[in-house]
Amino acid sequence: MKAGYQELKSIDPEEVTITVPNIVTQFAISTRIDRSLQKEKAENINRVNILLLGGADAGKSTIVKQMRILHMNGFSDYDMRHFHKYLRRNIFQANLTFQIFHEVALTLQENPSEVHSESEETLVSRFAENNKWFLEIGESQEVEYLLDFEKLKCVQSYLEYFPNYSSLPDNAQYYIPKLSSLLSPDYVPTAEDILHLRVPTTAVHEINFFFGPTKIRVVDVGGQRTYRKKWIHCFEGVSAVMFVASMAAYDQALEKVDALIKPVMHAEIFQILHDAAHAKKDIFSKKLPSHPLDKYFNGYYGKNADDASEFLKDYFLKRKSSRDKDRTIYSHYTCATNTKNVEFVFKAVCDIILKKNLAISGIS
Ligand SMILES: Nc1nc2c(ncn2[C@@H]2O[C@H](COP(=O)(O)OP(=O)(O)OP(=O)(O)O)[C@@H](O)[C@H]2O)c(=O)[nH]1
Ligand SMILES: [Mg+2]
Repeated sequence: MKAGYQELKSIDPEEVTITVPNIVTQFAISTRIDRSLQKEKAENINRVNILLLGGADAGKSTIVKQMRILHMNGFSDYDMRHFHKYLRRNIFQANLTFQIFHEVALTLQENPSEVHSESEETLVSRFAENNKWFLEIGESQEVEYLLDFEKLKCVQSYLEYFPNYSSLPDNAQYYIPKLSSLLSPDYVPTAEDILHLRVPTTAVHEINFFFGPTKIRVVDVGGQRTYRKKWIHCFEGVSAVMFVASMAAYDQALEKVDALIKPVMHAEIFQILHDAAHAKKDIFSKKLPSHPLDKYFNGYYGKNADDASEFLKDYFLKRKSSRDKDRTIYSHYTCATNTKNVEFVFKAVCDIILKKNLAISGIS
């Protein structure tokens, strides 16, 4: 810095000649700048950058997978192999399936009238034990035990009767009936299997694609508490922040419901919210008959699934600060594993953003 100043000082001003472009060149430069600004403006009108935020397990990455199915030719062979590895892990990881069956067995033991034969009883008591025996057997035997247990009549009717028993992971209902095919080593997963796969996001991921003439960028982040600190680095150039909340989590302990919406209780996040996607509406409506909403929320007096959905949406929007009360946050009920439904919601979100882009550019 100092050396540069010394150098400048040593220049004789008499010797400096500044070339001023003639009027024609100046005009050409100015036109070029104007054109490039206009081009940039036109490109910005057709550009949509969506940032997905939300608690863990809410459905953000599932929406991204749907974008790949809808707009990026789905999954490559490489992706499929990658997902297959995770699929087997999803079933075996931390003995997840054992844990699910363990819970089922414990409940069946509390309701012995559901268990009809001696062979059923033997397997139920086996699964009701802790997992020590299960950890000591090989994978092929594990598979045999799991399939035998899943086939039991009492287990099947239990799973049907409690389609979404709170302690089961949300994808259990999808995977358990398909267990025998999924566990076969040469099974090739389908796009639907992959949509139901649970792989927590641990880094910031983005996808870029064209939706007609519109250039779309979707950024997906991890929703677990430790990853929320990284959200702040993702806001640049974002046209819309979509908050994804799981409707299916309503019957978890109230603290957990609050944990799901806690991130938006930070005023900064709510102020930039554009959309709220209330995901897992399929699980939500299936759960309601056996887990009525009024058991979990004071002040709910609705009668059906529509009333209950409205109530949850309002519960979420109540977090808006008074400063923010006149700003619209667009709400969408979604089933993130349903491609058609996500397509519909995504189109609605893009339409709104594109209209806003036009308004900002002053063209509309
Ligand atoms: N039935 C059903 N399952 C859903 C829905 N949305 C997501 N899931 C399932 O819920 C699980 C979690 O979904 P993810 O998309 O991984 O959740 P996430 O918000 O990305 O979670 P993090 O990466 O941990 O922040 C997966 O097993 C999905 O298949 C839905 O609307 N309906
Ligand atoms: Mg994710």
